[in-house]
Amino acid sequence: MTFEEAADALVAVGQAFHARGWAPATSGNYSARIDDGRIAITVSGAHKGRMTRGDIMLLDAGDPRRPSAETALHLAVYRAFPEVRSVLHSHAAISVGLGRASGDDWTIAGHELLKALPGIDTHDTSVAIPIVENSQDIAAIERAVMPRLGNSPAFMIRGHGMYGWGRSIAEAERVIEALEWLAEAELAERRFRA
Ligand SMILES: CSC[C@@H](O)[C@@H](O)C(=O)COP(=O)(O)O
Ligand SMILES: [Zn+2]
Repeated sequence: MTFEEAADALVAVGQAFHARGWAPATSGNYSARIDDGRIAITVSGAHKGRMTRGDIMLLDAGDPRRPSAETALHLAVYRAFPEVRSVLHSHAAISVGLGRASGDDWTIAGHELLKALPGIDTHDTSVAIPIVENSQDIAAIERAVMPRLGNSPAFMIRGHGMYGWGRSIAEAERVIEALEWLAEAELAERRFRA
């Protein structure tokens, strides 16, 4: 993937996420590892529904612009998982609500849509998505979450949002889309049971 291909795909992610209410008010950030190993990432503060290629920058390229304030979390995921080529961060109301109402993990079990997550081929399983406390100290979030990841393709920051990743931008998008749908399904189930 070239920088231009990555930038165009991340712009498309922003349009899709914003249209679905997963990137309100400039929130969220998106990155991809391009073929030469460098990281393309959204600049800080961009409106994710109205981005152009110019809102994506390369780290380590002497670019004077400010990359996402949460760049360190993207880099930590790339360091931990060499096969990962994209990290995406959403701010969706339902998963944020679910995270605030949950404990240390969001355990998802028995859903067919779990098969959208890498390496899962049956509904008859469960996946624990770690939830860590929010902080304006991004290094503190990194220290709290990285030892807890295991095989999870995502984590949640309480009262903040979700991070998901994959071996391509499409796979990372599928992880976020599946988890956001699963959060909606859990909310619907809780309402029916109430
Ligand atoms: C606009 S509130 C959300 C931000 O504080 C932050 O959490 C976020 O997701 C976007 O930060 P950014 O620096 O634009 O990548
Ligand atoms: Zn955020």
